[in-house]
Amino acid sequence: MAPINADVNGRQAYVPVKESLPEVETENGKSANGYSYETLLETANFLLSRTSIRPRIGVICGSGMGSYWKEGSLAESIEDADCVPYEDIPNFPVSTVEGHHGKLVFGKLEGVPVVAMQGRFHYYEGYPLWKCCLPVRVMKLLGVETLIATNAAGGLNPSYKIGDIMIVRDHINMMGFAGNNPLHGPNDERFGPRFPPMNKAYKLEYRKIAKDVAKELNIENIVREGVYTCLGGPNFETVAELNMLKMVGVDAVGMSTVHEVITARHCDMNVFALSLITNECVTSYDDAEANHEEVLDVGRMRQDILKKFVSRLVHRFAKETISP
Ligand SMILES: O=P(O)(O)O[C@H]1O[C@H](CO)[C@@H](O)[C@H]1O
Ligand code: HPA
Repeated sequence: MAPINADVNGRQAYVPVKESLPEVETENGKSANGYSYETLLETANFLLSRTSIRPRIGVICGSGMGSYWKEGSLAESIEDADCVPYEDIPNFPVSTVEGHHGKLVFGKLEGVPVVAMQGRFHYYEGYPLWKCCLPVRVMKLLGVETLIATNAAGGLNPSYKIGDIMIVRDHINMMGFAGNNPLHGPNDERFGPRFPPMNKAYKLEYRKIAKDVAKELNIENIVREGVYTCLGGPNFETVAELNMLKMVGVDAVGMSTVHEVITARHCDMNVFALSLITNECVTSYDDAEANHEEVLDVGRMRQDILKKFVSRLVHRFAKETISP
């Protein structure tokens, strides 16, 4: 098998800068934060052997972007596609959420080589956070420079409407407050530093481009910018929890993305994220209850717009911000 740092299609894939740290043993004899760098290199090498696409942008398709259905989804519109089901990928988790498709799709969007995750991994499925984020590190090893993470979220900001698209400006890592972080455990400097900064997690230039693209597509009236938070799920929030989150400045609530973004920034990927507002957060005891079917219905309703939006973003990000 070709080594990962071979010059592939004239482009240098990711080159490790340091030797491996010794594995730190925990009480039960397993590495504390999951798979080693070398193990993930094996996964990346396997994937490189399954496709000639050398992706520069990675897209995580959330519940509002066709992780539950195929027809018309973003992943389906990828050209020259090579699909690899998660269960075929060494060391990869498999999606346990009913209806999730669970595959990596390599191909081209607006001429740009991409890899899309159709179906992500959630903490509530039983995976530790490092495992939910394992695909992000694999993307890095494949040569991906930019991550676009999409999610479905409840709108907490009272001015948001169902079907709005929120550009994520920042996040609050609620699970991190309780010490649960994908970077918890020994750090391997070949991925990134022990103490990564997070104040520029969501690239300003990308957020500006996204607002430009919203104007071009004439959807600026439904595009917002705000703060996302992730809770562990799987239950939707109580009224008291939502009132608390509102007070601390959260605009949209979900159960994903934050840990993926932390992992991507740790290994110095550029990050853009968006939330499709699929429901209003229920901040009164009299209102109807939140439900997953509504989340999926709104995703389907908005999929054409989201597809156009994300495809244009891929094109602009590649043209304006990624090395040739
Ligand atoms: O964040 P994504 O995967 O888009 O999905 C969101 O929608 C689901 C709840 O309806 C949860 O999985 C939540 O995280
Ligand atoms: O209201 C919500 N809360 C948490 N996660 C979600 N994902 C979609 N909607 C929601």
